[in-house]
Amino acid sequence: MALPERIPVFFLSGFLGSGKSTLLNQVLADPSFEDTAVIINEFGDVAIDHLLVRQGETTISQTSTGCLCCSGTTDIRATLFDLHCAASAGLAPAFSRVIVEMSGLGDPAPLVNALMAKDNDTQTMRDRTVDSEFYLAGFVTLYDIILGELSIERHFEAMKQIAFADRIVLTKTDLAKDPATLSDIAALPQDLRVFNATAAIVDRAEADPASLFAPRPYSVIERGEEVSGWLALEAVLAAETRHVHASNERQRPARHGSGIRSFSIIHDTPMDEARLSRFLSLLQQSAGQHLLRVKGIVGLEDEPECPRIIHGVQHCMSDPVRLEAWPDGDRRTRMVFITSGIDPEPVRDLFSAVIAGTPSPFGRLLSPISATLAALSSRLSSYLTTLSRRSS
Ligand SMILES: Nc1nc2c(ncn2[C@@H]2O[C@H](COP(=O)(O)OP(=O)(O)OP(=O)(O)O)[C@@H](O)[C@H]2O)c(=O)[nH]1
Repeated sequence: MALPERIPVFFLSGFLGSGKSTLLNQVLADPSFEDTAVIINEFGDVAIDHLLVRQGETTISQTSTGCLCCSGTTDIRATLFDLHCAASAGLAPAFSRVIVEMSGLGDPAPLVNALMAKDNDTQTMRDRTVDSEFYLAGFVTLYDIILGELSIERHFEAMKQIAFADRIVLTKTDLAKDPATLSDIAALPQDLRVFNATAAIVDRAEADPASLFAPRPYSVIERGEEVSGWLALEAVLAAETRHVHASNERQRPARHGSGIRSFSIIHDTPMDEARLSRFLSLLQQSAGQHLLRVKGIVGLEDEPECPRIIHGVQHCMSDPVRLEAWPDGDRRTRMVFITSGIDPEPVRDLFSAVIAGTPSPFGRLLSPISATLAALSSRLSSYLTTLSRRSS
């Protein structure tokens, strides 16, 4: 089938921490992807991902932080329009493809709906430009073989991301070393067929970026009846949002479970490395499965010029990665947490007690410091127990 003479747009999705930025970096390192514009969307109030994706000649657009799927169809179209205008005016490099890295919690339906051709009569000039310049050319979803099953069980978005894909990439296969897990991996493509009968499924170790992001017409019909149903629903929701609540952001449908929170900790001065790992390990122990994702860039006392990147995905915490230099002028530690059912306060209290040594409400009553930490950690656990009792 002949492809449109327009710029192909690819969605790169996958649940929190499944490896989207890692794959994107691999793709952008390939010289044939030099003329790629990247749009990064994060679920959170402090953006980190753009610091972790190679810059080079690539035009990287961040969407306003906040989830694209929650902001209606307009944000992605506005970002594409801005990219087009900047390149046409010579203010940004010309590009021949766009990759949109979705938030790990992103619901694909509104984004795919946003790139479906619209009724010309109701369109603004911006919408007409987007439709005449861009088309949806592929939907790549990453599936973390360690945590993917649990994510699909607990989060509807994770299942939808698989269902919308026309390419599924199995990530972290290198972590599955024992023979039992290896046989599980062999069965995975079959298990994923329950959610997606037709997508090509490849191991990340063997995935070829050129073929993952080769333009093709993205077919909704091939994705199955459920996907068509979600898109039909989305079209109704989008029309309703446009017509009835055009000026009222709060009326937009809530996409994520009410317990999903994102918050950040920003710290001005370099930290003691041992204290940082103590904080992260106490947080993991007490928050458990409620800590969906933590990532950040942190400054350390021993080597303030060389920050570390930290990554935690549910119960898996990776070793910090050392950078040779800060990627931007901001040398503050910035950490983002995405949680299910945890408020920021107990996490911030724990951080203050471990890192900054700031007396917390508990710290004033308890000493020595180890008792304070134990109390904060147990406060976080009991808070979560109360929450889960309340919700059951
Ligand atoms: N061993 C292994 N680790 C991986 C692989 N892919 C990603 N990681 C690690 O998983 C962690 C999360 O990777 P990211 O690429 O940041 O994941 P992401 O999907 O972009 O994360 P969010 O944007 O927060 O949803 C990092 O510590 C990566 O180094 C893989 O194939 N194998």
